[in-house]
Amino acid sequence: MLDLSARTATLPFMENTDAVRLEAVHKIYGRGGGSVEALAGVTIGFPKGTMTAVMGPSGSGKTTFLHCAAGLDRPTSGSVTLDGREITGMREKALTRLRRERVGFVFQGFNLLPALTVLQNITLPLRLGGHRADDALVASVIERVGLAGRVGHRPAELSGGQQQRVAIARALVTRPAVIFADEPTGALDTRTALEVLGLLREVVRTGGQTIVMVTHDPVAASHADQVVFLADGTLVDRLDRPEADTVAKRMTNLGAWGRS
Ligand SMILES: Nc1ncnc2c1ncn2[C@@H]1O[C@H](COP(=O)(O)OP(=O)(O)OP(=O)(O)O)[C@@H](O)[C@H]1O
Repeated sequence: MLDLSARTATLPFMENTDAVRLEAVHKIYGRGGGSVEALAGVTIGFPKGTMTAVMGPSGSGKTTFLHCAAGLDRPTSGSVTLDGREITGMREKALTRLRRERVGFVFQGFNLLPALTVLQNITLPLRLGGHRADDALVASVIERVGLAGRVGHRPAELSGGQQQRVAIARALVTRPAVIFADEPTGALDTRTALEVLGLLREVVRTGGQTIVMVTHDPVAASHADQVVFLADGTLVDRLDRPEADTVAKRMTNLGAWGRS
């Protein structure tokens, strides 16, 4: 197991082990007096084959961070390296292709297409990328997320947990280097959330994928190898091998749920 505690963001010889790396990333929305600095100089690397939870109070910059790291939004300054490629200066077309082929996304609201079957939803990224679906790979992904008996169903015929499994399968089908998850368990009950977190953990363990997950939930965060905490657009803290209680205390200290 990779010892995250022995690693610092500044060790240059470790950089090639990072699936994603942000260097001095600033993001400013708007101009002049009404501008908001959502990210105020963030430097961090996410080592390959690890799962990281990103936490912080509302408005601390988590979504902005995820969007900049995933190439969905461009930083105002600083650089982002994704799967070994510097993406901040990349043209839109190349960036779209990199995202489609090397990045998977899992969202709170599942974001499945209601008119498509489970199988069609899962294979959509391949078809959008102009690739023929590799039947054996698709079958193994479906098996892995436990949806073998459901491939002909539409999303509305599935439970929330099953819909999130479809979204995870869709994220896995291109064999991405990194999966970005935004509150992946936010719409699920506790038991289903634990199943989905177990599945994400398994993806990291067996597939070597890297997961970066924004969450408000200390229990969800405790499934990660590390938790990083954002406050006012800055990384302020980090926990390795986090436990839910410790995560909850740090969040309270950051004022996330008000002080008692
Ligand atoms: N498109 C935008 N235009 C202007 N300001 C924005 C925009 N998006 C976000 N912000 C501001 O940037 C800051 C960070 O927002 P962000 O959504 O990244 O925070 P967050 O930690 O994800 O919040 P939450 O937990 O409430 O979703 C906030 O002050 C927010 O109001």
